[in-house]
Amino acid sequence: MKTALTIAGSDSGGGAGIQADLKAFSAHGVYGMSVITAVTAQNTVEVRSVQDIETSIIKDQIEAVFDDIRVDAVKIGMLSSAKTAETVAASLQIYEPAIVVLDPVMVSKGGHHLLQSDAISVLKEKIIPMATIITPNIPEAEVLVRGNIQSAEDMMEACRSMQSLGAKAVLLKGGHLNGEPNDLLFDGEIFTWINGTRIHTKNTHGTGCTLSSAIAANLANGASLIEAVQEAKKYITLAITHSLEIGNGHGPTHHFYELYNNAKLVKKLLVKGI
Ligand SMILES: Nc1ncnc2c1ncn2[C@@H]1O[C@H](COP(=O)(O)OP(=O)(O)OP(=O)(O)O)[C@@H](O)[C@H]1O
Ligand SMILES: Cc1ncc(COP(=O)(O)O)c(N)n1
Repeated sequence: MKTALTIAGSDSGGGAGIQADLKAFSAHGVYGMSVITAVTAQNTVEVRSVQDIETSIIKDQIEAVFDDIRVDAVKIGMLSSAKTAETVAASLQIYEPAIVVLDPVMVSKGGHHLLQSDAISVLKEKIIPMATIITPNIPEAEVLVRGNIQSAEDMMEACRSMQSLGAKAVLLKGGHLNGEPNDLLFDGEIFTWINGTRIHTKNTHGTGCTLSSAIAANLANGASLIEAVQEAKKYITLAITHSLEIGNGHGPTHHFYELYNNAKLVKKLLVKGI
């Protein structure tokens, strides 16, 4: 069985962060592990408080996993502070994981800052250069490139600029722009649009976490970059389509294990002519 490690924050409400990541890994048949960077007291409405985990324990968690278990892919989410980002960068440099999917989480759906502003430079200088792929949404990309992104051309320019920070590839998510949620993949040479259809629901808590974890799981399972992203887009679309009316705010997406795995099984059987 392939494995994936998420390095991210805990969401007590279960819709985003570590909890979403582990659900997505399981749904893809990947064994999930976690390094918790921060604990958030959060529900579908708001983030009430955040406690950063001590950096020594973050380092210990990373070492405990890597010293014992093969890690096929790493997904990084909420890093919270500059010192946490520094610690994660230093620890990962020792193990040099082959696949690193970075979701540069900055602000929650409810508007709570999940990354302190002095951590941005650490993200840019130390974490992004380790990444196989980074998956910013539009506001996150605007912070990383210090510019406005409104059009398809702006998205292409921003991808180029973020890729030059050292990531192998960039998936710029278009969900925050008007119109269809079309994402743009840039691998340093080729641009590929990963088109979507907007689902009209307020229940999109944890969509970014889920998409990046699905990409990590697909890469761990041996998919190429483009296959991993295309399959993850199908997965998140399904998860939003079946999102849950839980809580009073932005409800979580549904990790539709049965439907997703059955769909894959049906496809396999069809290919085999059974
Ligand atoms: N209403 C929607 N319908 C269909 N797809 C959507 C919708 N909203 C977002 N998406 C898609 O979901 C994926 C996650 O993108 P999104 O922009 O929501 O990430 P995010 O803002 O980082 O998420 P979060 O911060 O909630 O974790 C992208 O592929 C995006 O295009
Ligand atoms: C621990 C944690 N990580 C990431 C997010 C982003 O998700 P969203 O933008 O849907 O609130 C979050 N809210 N909490």
